[in-house]
Amino acid sequence: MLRTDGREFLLAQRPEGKVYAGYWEFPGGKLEAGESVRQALIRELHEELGITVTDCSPWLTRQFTYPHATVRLHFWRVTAWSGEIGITAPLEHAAVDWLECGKTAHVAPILPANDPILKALALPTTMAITMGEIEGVERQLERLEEALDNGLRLIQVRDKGWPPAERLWFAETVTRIARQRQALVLINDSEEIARQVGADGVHLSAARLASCSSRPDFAWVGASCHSAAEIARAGELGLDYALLGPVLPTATHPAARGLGWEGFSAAATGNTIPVFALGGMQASLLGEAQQHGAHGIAMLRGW
Ligand SMILES: Nc1nc2c([nH]c(=O)n2[C@H]2C[C@H](O)[C@@H](COP(=O)(O)OP(=O)(O)OP(=O)(O)O)O2)c(=O)[nH]1
Repeated sequence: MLRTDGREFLLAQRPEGKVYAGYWEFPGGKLEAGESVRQALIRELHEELGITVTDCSPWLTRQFTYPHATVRLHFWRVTAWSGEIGITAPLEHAAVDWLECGKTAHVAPILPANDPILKALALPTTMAITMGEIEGVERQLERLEEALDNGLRLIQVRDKGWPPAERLWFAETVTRIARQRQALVLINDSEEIARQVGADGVHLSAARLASCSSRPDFAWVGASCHSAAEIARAGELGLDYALLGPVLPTATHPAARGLGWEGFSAAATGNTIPVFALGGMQASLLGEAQQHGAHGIAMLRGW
């Protein structure tokens, strides 16, 4: 459950008498026979917290083995509900609390299966991909400053065609201005540049993902994918996110047939890592992307 534009999320504490008593978890519970995940979510949050969910979307799926059981966890994002949150079923929770996404939790311990989910909550939902090569450096930096002022918090520096010195200078400049606003910067395909400029991580091309045998050593690592198989590969390597596209026709590839939302949803469903929709995106499509299982949207032009 998310509030304040997705900046805070709710955790609940497991009560005495349950396995993992005292541990904090996302409110929820087990599916009953014949129920969809959406139905179970709505029922559980009503039973446990006394609220009626009015807006929710699928997000991440994770299988985890505890000593007592192997669980398949479906994490959904709940962004709107009616009613006041309360502990209506004391046998389900001892306490509830709101936490800030991306900050060290002020409650402990949290169920161990949830660690990657907490990291995914720190990942902004809109990614800007640079295109200084096309737009020109000055205009691009001017737009980036503007977007950062308007809340942009995730940038992928692409611009692979420039000579090395120019690429390095641009990556360094973007990283510096992003730092001032606590925005994350990932460098496309160059671990060397990412290290040199002190970026937060690297973004791997699909080709690099295919040849990569282990996760590069950065705080954040993502990859470009075109299929469910490639997303699965990114998950196996322990990457933090995948971009999947093109979803809609784009100015860069106007003739390419996109996946469409159905194709996107089919490939992104059941994913263990956050997936961004790429191709023909603009800010107004974020909600639609999330309804189809996206973590967020990535854009070359629309940011
Ligand atoms: N609700 C919830 N469960 C989680 C999270 N993370 C996680 O590993 N789990 C595990 C713990 C439980 O084994 C299972 C959820 O089942 P549950 O809370 O309905 O039931 P339970 O195992 O505590 O036992 P019971 O209510 O059936 O008696 O999933 C989480 O964030 N929220």
